[in-house]
Amino acid sequence: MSDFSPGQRWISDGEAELGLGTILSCDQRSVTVLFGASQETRTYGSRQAPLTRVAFGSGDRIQSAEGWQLLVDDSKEVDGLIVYIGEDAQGDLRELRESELADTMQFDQARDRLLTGQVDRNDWFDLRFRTLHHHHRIEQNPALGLSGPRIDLIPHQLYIADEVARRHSPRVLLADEVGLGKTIEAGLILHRLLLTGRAERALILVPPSLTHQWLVELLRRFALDVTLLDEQQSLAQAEANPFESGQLVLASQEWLFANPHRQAQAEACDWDLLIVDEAHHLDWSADSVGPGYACVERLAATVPGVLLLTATPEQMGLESHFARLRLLDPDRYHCLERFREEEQHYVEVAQAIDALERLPGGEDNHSDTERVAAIIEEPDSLALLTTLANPESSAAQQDSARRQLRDQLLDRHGTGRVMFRNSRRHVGGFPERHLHLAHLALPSPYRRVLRKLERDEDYLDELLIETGLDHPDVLIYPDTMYRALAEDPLNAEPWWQFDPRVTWLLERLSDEAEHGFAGDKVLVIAHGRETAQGLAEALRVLGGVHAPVFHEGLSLVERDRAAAAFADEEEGCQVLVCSEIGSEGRNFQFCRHLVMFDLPQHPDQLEQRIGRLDRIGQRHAIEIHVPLFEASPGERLLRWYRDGMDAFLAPHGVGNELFDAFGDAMTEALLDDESLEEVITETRTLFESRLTERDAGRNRLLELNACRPARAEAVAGAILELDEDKALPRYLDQALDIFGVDSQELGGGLLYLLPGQHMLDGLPGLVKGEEGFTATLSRARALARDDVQRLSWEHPLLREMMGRILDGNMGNTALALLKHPAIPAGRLMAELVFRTHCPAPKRLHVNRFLPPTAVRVLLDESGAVLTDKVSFTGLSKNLQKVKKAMARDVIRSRHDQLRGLLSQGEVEAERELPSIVEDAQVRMRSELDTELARLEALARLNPAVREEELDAMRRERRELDEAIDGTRLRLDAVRVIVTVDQDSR
Ligand SMILES: Nc1ncnc2c1ncn2[C@@H]1O[C@H](COP(=O)(O)OP(=O)(O)OP(=O)(O)O)[C@@H](O)[C@H]1O
Repeated sequence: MSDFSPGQRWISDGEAELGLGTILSCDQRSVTVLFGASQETRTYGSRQAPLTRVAFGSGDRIQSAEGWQLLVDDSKEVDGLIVYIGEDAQGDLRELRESELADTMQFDQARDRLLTGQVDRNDWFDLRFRTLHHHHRIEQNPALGLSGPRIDLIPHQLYIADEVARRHSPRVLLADEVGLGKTIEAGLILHRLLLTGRAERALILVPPSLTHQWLVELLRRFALDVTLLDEQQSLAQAEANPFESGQLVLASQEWLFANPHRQAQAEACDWDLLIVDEAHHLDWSADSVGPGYACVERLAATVPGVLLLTATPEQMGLESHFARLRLLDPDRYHCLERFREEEQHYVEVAQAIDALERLPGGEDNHSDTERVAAIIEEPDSLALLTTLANPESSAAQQDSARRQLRDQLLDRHGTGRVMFRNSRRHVGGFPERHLHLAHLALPSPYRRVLRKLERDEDYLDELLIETGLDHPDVLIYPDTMYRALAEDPLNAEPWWQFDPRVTWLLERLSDEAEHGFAGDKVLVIAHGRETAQGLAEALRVLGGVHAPVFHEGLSLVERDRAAAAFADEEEGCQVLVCSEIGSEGRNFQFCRHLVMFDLPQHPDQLEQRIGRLDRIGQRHAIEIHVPLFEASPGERLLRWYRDGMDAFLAPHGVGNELFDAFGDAMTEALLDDESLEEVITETRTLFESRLTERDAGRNRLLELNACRPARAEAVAGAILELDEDKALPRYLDQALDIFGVDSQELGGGLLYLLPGQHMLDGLPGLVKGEEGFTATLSRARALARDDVQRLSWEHPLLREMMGRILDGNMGNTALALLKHPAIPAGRLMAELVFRTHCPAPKRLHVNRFLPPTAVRVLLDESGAVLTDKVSFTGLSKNLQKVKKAMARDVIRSRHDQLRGLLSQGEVEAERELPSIVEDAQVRMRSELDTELARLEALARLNPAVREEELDAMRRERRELDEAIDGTRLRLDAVRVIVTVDQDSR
């Protein structure tokens, strides 16, 4: 390399990111180069300087340091420097000396990199092509966003996630019964929206006792890294808006709802999705609006997507339930009376759907046909009914008509679009529940007060004043009453010293007991915090049993520690004692014994308690134990629950109505058996009639709508296809190798991934010098082991590697050798890979119709097109790598030839573009037009379809149309192939 001259432009082979360098000085021994863009100077030995001369040719567009551009036509050499000749943007003929080229000229593009001699490894090129191919495939897969999470494939969850996440700005109430997986559904929806670019920022508001559990679920199951925000974290942000500190922010409702300043900060952010767990706490009535409701109402007014989660939507009353639906869709839910009125018709709709199953059903199908015809109006539905009712139609025609009609009826009537509620009854496969009662004698300190209450009507008022307690707390929770009367000298002893429920529990806990828990885990729930604390103390003092306590007085960390101590399978505690806050949201399905140390006051709360154990993942029957004092208010309350509404058997969803109708009467009857019997009888009557009505009408409709098995099955099928994708392990191997991640087989389908010595920085979960992680490709294995990550196309490591390849220039140039008996040595081929670019806002998720698509063109040096004759794989496996220095020499010597092939390749690739664009348009139109037609038909009958939803879809279709139309092809990567003799090495 003796031909350096000051002013010449070269780039560094090893540090191309330094940009275009200028030779400052050179002599026999060294050469000094200034890289102006990065303000770096380097001196190299002139004999082996790792530099490549930059020389442009005809057709290249270059930029001057003054900012003007030149389209190169020709060049000449003057005093050792190249002078480019060509036209500027105005069409004027100009000259540009190489020393006057802009330092900032980029050499990222394949063409520039190749022509400036920057060649990557051959296997990088290979990986780049494969990445494009797989990315193209996966982006169009209907399971995108649902296949990565570490979950069991449960149909009702997949259906909901698929149905909701495909909507423009979904606003729904996820109201499955307790423990059926609302958190999982919300996580799936969020995950899919994030992966498809439809959401980038989400705010998740949950009760304080559930923050950690959400954090862990989102990380463990969805690999989503969430920022947990509290006051301390917020203060640490000083002046900055703390809600801007992460893309996904999780916060406690209690904290936010009590803090107007933080609410204003949260409202000031741009969120795409708001998730509110245990949303029944957002209470509203005509006279008073709870602070939680008010806060969420303000947020929901500007955040486009809203998911409200509750298992007991009516726990705070029908008014509150209606108000929450209104949060989701104020236009649809503006009148409570109308809402009530609509519900009356659900029975007929449900009956019509059932009638479909019987049709055509022989000669006597008239009434069933009438039943359906009475509901439907639209011509498309009527035509389907005619096909279905016609005994002459083929079985296939009937099946298809039945399915479509069913979907139309479900879509067009009822609350289905806003509310999803699955129940155990139709999901099936849930454990039985067994109720065990322990009848205990009232201890004298309680009996004294209760008997006096029964004798003396006025005493209750006195007692309420004396204790400051509420009615009926004072009656149902005798230990609370006892503590409130602490002034009484007879009440000096701690309550747990004499309360027989404590002794009973201790006996059951000891292994010897006849009906003991035999070492099994036991969750104990008591209504009040002080009861829970006292009970834990009693277990320790009287029985030497260490039971962590979980109550509202503890910090979040302390609560999580208590729950974790209980959950630990090997070394964990046998018992956890919770106050009522432990009865919501928590996952305790690893335990099958529930002790209700006392009873809650609302049937929905009772269901929430049982729901801690009766959840997905529970493998045993649920044993519910209730210690009762004979002839006490607590025992009467139990009878109301058990005999009035079968509350211990299974969730029934009418608890709130019964509470509204008879809650007061039941409270009044807590001291009187006779009136209690009446209340129970009346409750039972209403219970049964409501159940029949609901099962026939609203519940039936909700159930039918909450999961459409055919859709769920299709989604599960698409997920399984990705799970079993044979290409994934092959791709993974290659990518890990190239990114420098070591992988060790651990046996049993497990891999240990760890940073290699030369690992590229910034890969998620892997830091040089630190430990790696265990992973598996198998869903089942990942589900069985919490400490094992599941590798899928959606895993952050895979996505990062693929993203880096696609967004950067890694592997976009290569040179390889080919030995082929039929081709003489020294021949050149160019393998060009073009990629479609379709600039569009991320929210359009244009990739589902037109993901970056590769167009491969293979040319030999004479310009003959070999693309169809020689496949990528066929060629690739016969190629050999070559030293970089040699590759650069080849490129330098074949510059002009390569330029010609690059230009010809462009023309060849352009021929493919129209059909790619057309295919994408057809796919987009067929999907969106069908969806739009469905929505328009729906909107005519079901006001739950918002006009803005329709407008948004029309706009989306238009924008997609334009975006796809504007698709261009760009050269993404190029590999030069040189043939060599058979015997050359
Ligand atoms: N598809 C699934 N695969 C594996 N585990 C699941 C799945 N769905 C739910 N679970 C587990 O079942 C339990 C209940 O799920 P989740 O917490 O989502 O229910 P929920 O409906 O939100 O309950 P709650 O009404 O009590 O708030 C959790 O431990 C969850 O991790």
